[in-house]
Amino acid sequence: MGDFCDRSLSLDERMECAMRQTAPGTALRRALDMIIAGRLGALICVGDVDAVLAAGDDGFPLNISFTANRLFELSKMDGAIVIDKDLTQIKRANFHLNPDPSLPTSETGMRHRTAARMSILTNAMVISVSERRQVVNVYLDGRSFQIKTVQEIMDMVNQLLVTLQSTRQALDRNLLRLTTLELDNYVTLADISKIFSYFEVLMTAADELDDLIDQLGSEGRTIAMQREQLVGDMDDEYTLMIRDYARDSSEETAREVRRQFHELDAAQLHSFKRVGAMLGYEGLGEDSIMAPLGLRTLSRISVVREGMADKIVDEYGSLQELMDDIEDNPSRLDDIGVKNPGILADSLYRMWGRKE
Ligand SMILES: Nc1ncnc2c1ncn2[C@@H]1O[C@H](COP(=O)(O)OP(=O)(O)OP(=O)(O)O)[C@@H](O)[C@H]1O
Repeated sequence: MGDFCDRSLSLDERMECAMRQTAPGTALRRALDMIIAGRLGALICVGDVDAVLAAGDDGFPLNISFTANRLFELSKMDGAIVIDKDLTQIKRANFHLNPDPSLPTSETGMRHRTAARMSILTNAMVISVSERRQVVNVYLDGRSFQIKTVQEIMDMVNQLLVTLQSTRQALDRNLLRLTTLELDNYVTLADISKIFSYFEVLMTAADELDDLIDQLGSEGRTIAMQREQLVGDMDDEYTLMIRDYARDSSEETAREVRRQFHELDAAQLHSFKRVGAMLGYEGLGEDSIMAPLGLRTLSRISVVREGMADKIVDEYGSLQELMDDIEDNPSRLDDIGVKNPGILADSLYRMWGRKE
């Protein structure tokens, strides 16, 4: 019998898999909620059945199909319950586990120490429900996470949604202003640094929300939709904005700059020097003028199809060059395949506030 959540996965991926398998909406989670509500305890091993059975003795061989009710009923007995990796069969109950006592664990209480040790000794996902504390811990390879109630998760979700909403509003306001500044050729390092820090707050909150959505299982669908509305298009905007301002505008460099920004704390993100250096420029001050390529602004215009913004930028070199040339020489856009150069020019002027 195999291990729980493919052994070829990294431990982080296996932990995520365990989170999904114990999320609200699953039969396993229903059983755990019933055990807590019944003020019972439990020690449950899921997967790597042969290794689990080799690490203990006694108990009742059952080989009955798995249901939440059966698992709940069996938890009234002492000892561990052994389940196959696909959660289809309960193999044994009232099973006494004897993992090597020298395996390291910082847990207290025999149930939890045994759970931690069994997860090191085998590839099973081991779950302990504490009778005294009414908490559920899930162990994989000696590492564990505590299952939160839906209410606890929702409290955290609501806080994050407030952060996402207010950050998104601030970001929208600042991006609108940035577009005008870009068309005026008046963007400073301070302007873009501020916007990068908003992007980072948004993306960090979105990552935290993703973890919670996984923990919510089937109850997380509407939250996932709200997340998409608040963050979805901002992921591309962020990358385009870095490409607009980095000395090297390639997508690989943009990914690398994003990775580096993500590692900075809030104070470091407010250091203009540092942000300038990460974009590939030394010795810039907060008032240094930054000339954008225009990829982000051009991509917002409906007549600029996928891939066309890159072509325009390759042709003109910068947004400013395009603005300088567009009125005198509209056929140049035609030549590189822009279908409606007039509409493109109008859209840019409207964004600039120079035309009604
Ligand atoms: N080695 C083991 N094998 C199987 N079951 C065990 C083992 N150790 C503990 N248990 C189960 O855990 C129950 C509680 O044990 P104990 O009070 O020592 O642990 P605990 O960690 O303090 O648990 P709790 O937090 O639930 O009070 C036991 O009655 C038994 O059902």
